[in-house]
Amino acid sequence: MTDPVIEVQGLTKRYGTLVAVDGIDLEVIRGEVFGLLGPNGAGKTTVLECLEGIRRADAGQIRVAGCDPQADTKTLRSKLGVQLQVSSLPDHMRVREAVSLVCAWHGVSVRSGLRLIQSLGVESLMNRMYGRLSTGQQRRLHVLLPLLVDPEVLVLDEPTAGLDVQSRLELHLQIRAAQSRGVTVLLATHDMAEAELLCDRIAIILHGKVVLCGNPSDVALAGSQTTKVRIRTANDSLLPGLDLPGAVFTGASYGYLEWQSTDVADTLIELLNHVKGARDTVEDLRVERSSLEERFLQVVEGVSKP
Ligand SMILES: Nc1ncnc2c1ncn2[C@@H]1O[C@H](COP(=O)(O)OP(=O)(O)OP(=O)(O)O)[C@@H](O)[C@H]1O
Repeated sequence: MTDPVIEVQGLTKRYGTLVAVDGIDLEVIRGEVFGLLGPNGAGKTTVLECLEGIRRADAGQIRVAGCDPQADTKTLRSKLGVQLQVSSLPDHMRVREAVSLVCAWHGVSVRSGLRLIQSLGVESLMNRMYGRLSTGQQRRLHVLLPLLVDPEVLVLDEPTAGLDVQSRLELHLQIRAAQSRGVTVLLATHDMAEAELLCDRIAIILHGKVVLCGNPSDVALAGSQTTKVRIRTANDSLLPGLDLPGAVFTGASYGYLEWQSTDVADTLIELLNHVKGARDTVEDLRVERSSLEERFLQVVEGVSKP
């Protein structure tokens, strides 16, 4: 690995007797989109807040773009863009004024900020008052404002929560565009599909510890020995529970029969021979490895040890 932009070693944060973050190590490489996943209360926001300098860690070392978030606050401010999990602006502030405020805070010229925001697709909202924006529009604004300063590192806490499908896709494009400009992105999300699509690497956090880390598809497949085979035929000629080589029948639903297979080729050959022998036709056939969501649930529910 080369050029880490975020380096975290042994990060620990307690709230009273509760250990919210328990000795986390993380490394985010320049230019990657890195996702933090975990159930509610796992410690994701606390990690992000320590990186942003909003919270002081009880132990551990943190470097963000070469800065110690507690000691180098001014330098970090010019390098870091942040979208907090809960953000708000005064109801009567216009979007244009919010843009000016963020530019002034970061020492960026308002003209260049306005130019950038036009390219981010919210120019139609510029004269609207914050309090009159829909929840989704407010959320989009809070993700786009930190992009105004073209930060070296962008930290997003559940950026697409509550957004409709189109807004979510648009934001994904903005995040990808930021990445292609060289911005390193660290985001917390509950959306597994988003993590699979958007993130180069992810870490699953559980009870304040990183329990799995890697490329989303590697994480999804880790520990999974089987492949799901699902089939639906026109005449329902296949019998539920049919014995297939290398496979265990796992159920029937919505016209589909499903097996977990450890030898997909043998299972499929036999399955299709059955269909042909009964002069039936295949309406749908799906061969699926374990999804990130399935793997996440296994880890979180302790079904399989990480
Ligand atoms: N200011 C605080 N004071 C006391 N406890 C806190 C505080 N902030 C968070 N916690 C606790 O620390 C733990 C981690 O919280 P955190 O918000 O970091 O989790 P999270 O993974 O971001 O959760 P979510 O997905 O629900 O946002 C939780 O048990 C939470 O109740």
